[in-house]
Amino acid sequence: MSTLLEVSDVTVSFDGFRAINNLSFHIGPAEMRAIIGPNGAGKTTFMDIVTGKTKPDKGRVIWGARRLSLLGLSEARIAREGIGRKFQKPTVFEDQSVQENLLMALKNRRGPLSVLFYRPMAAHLARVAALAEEIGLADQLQRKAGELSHGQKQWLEIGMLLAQEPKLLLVDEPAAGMTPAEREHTTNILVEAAKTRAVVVVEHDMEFVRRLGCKVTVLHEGSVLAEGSLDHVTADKEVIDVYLGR
Ligand SMILES: Nc1ncnc2c1ncn2[C@@H]1O[C@H](COP(=O)(O)OP(=O)(O)OP(=O)(O)O)[C@@H](O)[C@H]1O
Repeated sequence: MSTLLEVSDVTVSFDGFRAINNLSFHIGPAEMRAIIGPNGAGKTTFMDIVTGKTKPDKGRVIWGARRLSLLGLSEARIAREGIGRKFQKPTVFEDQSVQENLLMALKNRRGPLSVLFYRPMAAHLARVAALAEEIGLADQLQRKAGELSHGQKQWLEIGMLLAQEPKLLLVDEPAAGMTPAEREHTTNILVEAAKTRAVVVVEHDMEFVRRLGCKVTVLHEGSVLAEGSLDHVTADKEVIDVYLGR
């Protein structure tokens, strides 16, 4: 299988403390992956490295078929290469409608000059309608984002990221604060998205991870402790010890 993102032997220290320690990770172009691990395992730092927010002390981060090194690139450039990140807290424009939020995300994709002369065209409205359908907000297009439930805001933000057509989507704890029904819908959105792109989900909720039905990477002390199906990793003695704090 071809590789979209290849992280090799990456180490990051903060004041001498190794938050990431010889970490290697790779993911294919249409793959879902869950990353789990106890608090402080390095999950956020890992995403910070991939998005260019944190520069590693050593190692390689290679992107795409052209095997581009992401290490020298700015966060903005990495985003333009097709890496989108969804933070835990939704950051939608509350005073704008769902449709306006999605349109804004679409026009962001088209660069600063086109934003100046932007008029929504039929094609954009059709794309927004398709995105709204994908995230389950087709009947909410005219509602102000600020009136949506927490779960709906999260879906809107996922939709805004999908509008930019990322090749890799990094999602931080999507299930946090959601009702069971919202979690189920979120699973469906992510599973659908991973059919055409890579999706990496960092999540503490094991039931949510189980429903994603994907390969799981367990991080511990900045390294990969185990990798495989959820059943495989949760049966691993080292993983059990780490989670039980032994
Ligand atoms: N900027 C920083 N300066 C100093 N230490 C840091 C910094 N960022 C992270 N760390 C430390 O690096 C380790 C890994 O942190 P990180 O946030 O990546 O873990 P995590 O797996 O995301 O944890 P959680 O599940 O609690 O979000 C922790 O011990 C953290 O305190």
